[in-house]
Amino acid sequence: MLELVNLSKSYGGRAVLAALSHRFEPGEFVAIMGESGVGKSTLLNLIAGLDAPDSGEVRVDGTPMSALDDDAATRLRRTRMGFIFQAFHVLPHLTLLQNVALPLLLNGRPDAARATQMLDAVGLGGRGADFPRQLSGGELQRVAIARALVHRPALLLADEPTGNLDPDTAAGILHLLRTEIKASGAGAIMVTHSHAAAALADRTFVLTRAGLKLA
Ligand SMILES: Nc1ncnc2c1ncn2[C@@H]1O[C@H](COP(=O)(O)OP(=O)(O)OP(=O)(O)O)[C@@H](O)[C@H]1O
Repeated sequence: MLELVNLSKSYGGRAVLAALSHRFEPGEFVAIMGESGVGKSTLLNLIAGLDAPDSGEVRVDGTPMSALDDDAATRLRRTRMGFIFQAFHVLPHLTLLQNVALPLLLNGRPDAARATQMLDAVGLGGRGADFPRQLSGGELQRVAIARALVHRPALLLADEPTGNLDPDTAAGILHLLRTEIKASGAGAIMVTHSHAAAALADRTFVLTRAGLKLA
């Protein structure tokens, strides 16, 4: 479903990604590891359409993202993708339940029971009426995970999804993540420095200057 074709990206004249090509298998849970600064988050941002490549393209279901206008790209992201990014903070003026329910609402499929189920699944059952300011960093991360999965996206993009969590909670959350994507047949791309996290993926790739290589 997801294909990278000759993707290049430079910052300030310095090449971060150079003619990167890769095809992700549908329904595959992939971990991407690699040295700090090699371009893992940059790659995820390009896939998510949060940043544009200098050249090359990201194809989703055969369609180049660059061929979509803003509305169509937003619709594709909203319906087909889920995001767990450090920068995608939960919305402070919404309750936890409202935050988790938001993707369903935006997709015209409000479902409070499903949102409640996801909050329960990340260990925050009973706290749906709380506001984000009442939560720890790790708890907020769990809200972000529930929100990313609630609408059963076809593709989950996750940047260090368990970075703020203690090892036991991280393991529980990663199992949940795996269970959810496998139950819905979704693919997932997870950037991580954690070997324990990568061990839960179907395959692990290492990003180097030469591209994505199987670990
Ligand atoms: N918006 C930006 N402007 C300028 N340089 C950037 C920008 N985003 C990333 N970079 C640079 O691109 C390189 C790759 O950054 P990126 O965050 O993708 O690395 P990473 O592999 O995710 O690193 P880490 O494992 O430390 O999170 C870094 O040298 C970074 O400084």
